[in-house]
Amino acid sequence: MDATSCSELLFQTKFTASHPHKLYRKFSRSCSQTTSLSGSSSQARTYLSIDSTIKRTGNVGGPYVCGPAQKRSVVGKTFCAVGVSPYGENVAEYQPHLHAAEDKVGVLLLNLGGPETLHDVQPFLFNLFADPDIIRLPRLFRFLQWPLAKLISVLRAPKSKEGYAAIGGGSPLRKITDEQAHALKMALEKKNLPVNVYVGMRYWYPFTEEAVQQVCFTPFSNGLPLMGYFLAWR
Ligand SMILES: C=CC1=C(C)c2cc3[nH]c(cc4nc(cc5[nH]c(cc1n2)c(C)c5CCC(=O)O)C(CCC(=O)O)=C4C)c(C)c3C=C
Ligand SMILES: [Fe+2]
Repeated sequence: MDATSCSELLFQTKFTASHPHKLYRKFSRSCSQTTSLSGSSSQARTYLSIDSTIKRTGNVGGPYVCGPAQKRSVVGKTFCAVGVSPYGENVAEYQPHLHAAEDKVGVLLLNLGGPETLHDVQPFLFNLFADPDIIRLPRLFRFLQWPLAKLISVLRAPKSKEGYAAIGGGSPLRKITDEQAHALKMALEKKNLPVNVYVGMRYWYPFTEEAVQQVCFTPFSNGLPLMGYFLAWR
C-alpha cells in the first residue's frame, strides 16, 4: 500500500485527529510514515465488501484503494483476523494468480468493539456516545458532544459494569471476532489462499486505525477487502 492510498484510507475512515474517539486511543505511528514502504507493482486490485451499516454511519465507506507495496514481512503481530471471503467458493476461478506464494491478500474485518475489562467500561461508553452517529446533536449544540458523552458514560458505567461482571468481566466481542478471524484465515488457507487478516474496532481495541496501520506495513499485491460485520450485542 502506498502512502497516498493509505492516507486516503485513513481519511475516508473518518478518523481524524480531532475525532473525539481519539481521547481513548493510543497510537505509536502515523500512517503517513509508510511512505518509505511504498513500492511499485504491475498489479493493484481492491476488493470491497462493506456492511451497509458501516456505509450508513460513515465509519468506513469510500472506495479505498490499497495499492501494492514492496515485499516485506508483516510488522508486529498480525491482528486476529477473520471474516467472510469476498471471492465465494470459486475464488481460484477469479483469481488464479492468488496461488502464487508471493501474492498476499489482506482481509480487514470491521466491528464495533466492547470493553474487555470492567475498567474499560466507562471509556468505552465515552467513545460510543462521543460518536455523532450514535448521538447526533443539532449543529448549534455540537460543542456539548464530549461533555455529554462524559456525563452519560460516567452515569451509566456502574450499571453496565454490573452487566459485564455477570458475563465474565467484559465483552466477548473481541474474543469472538478474533476466533472468527482465525477461522477465516484457516478456511482460506485450506483453499490455498494465504491471507493476512486484521480486525479493526470502532469503539475499542484494536481500533480500526491500528489495524489500518498494520495493513499499511504489509505488502498486498492483490488489494484489501474490507469486511464489515456486526455481532448482535444484546
Ligand atoms: C441510549 C443508550 C444507547 C444507545 C442509543 C446505543 C446505540 C448503539 N450502540 C451500538 C453499539 C454497541 N453498544 C454497546 C454497548 C452499550 N450500548 C449502550 C447504550 C446505548 N447504545 C450501553 C449502556 C452499552 C454498555 C452495555 C450495557 O450496559 O448494556 C456495544 C458493546 C457490546 C459488547 O459486546 O460489549 C456495542 C457494540 C450501536 C451501533 C448503536 C447505535 C446505532
Ligand atoms: Fe449500544
